Amino acid sequence: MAEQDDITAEEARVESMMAQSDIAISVRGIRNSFGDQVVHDGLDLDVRKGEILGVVGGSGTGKSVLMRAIIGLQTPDEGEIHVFGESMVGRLDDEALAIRKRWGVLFQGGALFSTLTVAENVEVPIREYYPNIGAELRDEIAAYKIRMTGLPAEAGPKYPSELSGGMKKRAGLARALALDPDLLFLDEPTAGLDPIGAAAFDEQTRQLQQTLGLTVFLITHDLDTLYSICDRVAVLADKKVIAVGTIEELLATDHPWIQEYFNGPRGRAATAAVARHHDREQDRAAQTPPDGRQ
Ligand SMILES: Nc1ncnc2c1ncn2[C@@H]1O[C@H](COP(=O)(O)OP(=O)(O)OP(=O)(O)O)[C@@H](O)[C@H]1O
Repeated sequence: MAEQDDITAEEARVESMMAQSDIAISVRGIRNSFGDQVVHDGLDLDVRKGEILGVVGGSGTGKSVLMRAIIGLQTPDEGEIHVFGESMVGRLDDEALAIRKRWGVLFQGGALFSTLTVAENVEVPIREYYPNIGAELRDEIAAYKIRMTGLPAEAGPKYPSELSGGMKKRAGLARALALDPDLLFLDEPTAGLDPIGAAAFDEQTRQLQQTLGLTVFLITHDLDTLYSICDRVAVLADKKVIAVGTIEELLATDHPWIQEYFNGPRGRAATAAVARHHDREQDRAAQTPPDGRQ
């Protein structure tokens, strides 16, 4: 009997380790507050490796504060945060630094340094984390990252004030990709972009995520982004993550905010637009001969 217990315990341990290895970010029991204002209380969330997780919630529910807590810019009052299995809260040692190098962040609005060119902005994290890399290699890496995000090479020597909103976001994305991250944080990447620019940015995010095998934590208010590129969506309300799943799974819950958000007029319009897009894609695939010739 004791032997049976040992086997079961060992199986449980292996199962838990396997489950952990699928998780890029694990947040448990987080509490964040500013004075009397409690933003999060007992918040839990898992982000799976290789997924694009959309994070939604009403204004002020603490989406950005959650992101800032995960990347170490805000110290929670309580709770645990693990990134790639490493505990992160309050850690400044070498192991934590090694994890920090594995993520890139695109803050709201791009957050570019206005006195630096696009290329110099992209080089900031390289200078910070790899000071021994010479100027020539740094320039090459920056040029490569700039091209990767769909910006023309001529954007490199430009200053942020000379760029459109969409170009600024791409420059911020190039900087977030500077260190070849495994994990990408995007805070409202399509806010302020026109619908065509927003769709192009979403497409770029999806392509980069697939080719580079990224895990993406994506805060957004943009229903089109949720429908078109997010694998799962986490909903913040009442100081917690109240639900996480595919949009179909969320629609099956009866939380009023979720129903209002996805089933309100804008949600229905986004569903219809995505369905039309899928139909067009299927028609196109049906008209393409199997050898791929048009
Ligand atoms: N540094 C700070 N000092 C005091 N209060 C803060 C600070 N940062 C955030 N807050 C408060 O925490 C709450 C959550 O802010 P946060 O920016 O995370 O919301 P959000 O969900 O990202 O909102 P939005 O969708 O409008 O961007 C807000 O009430 C905000 O005023």
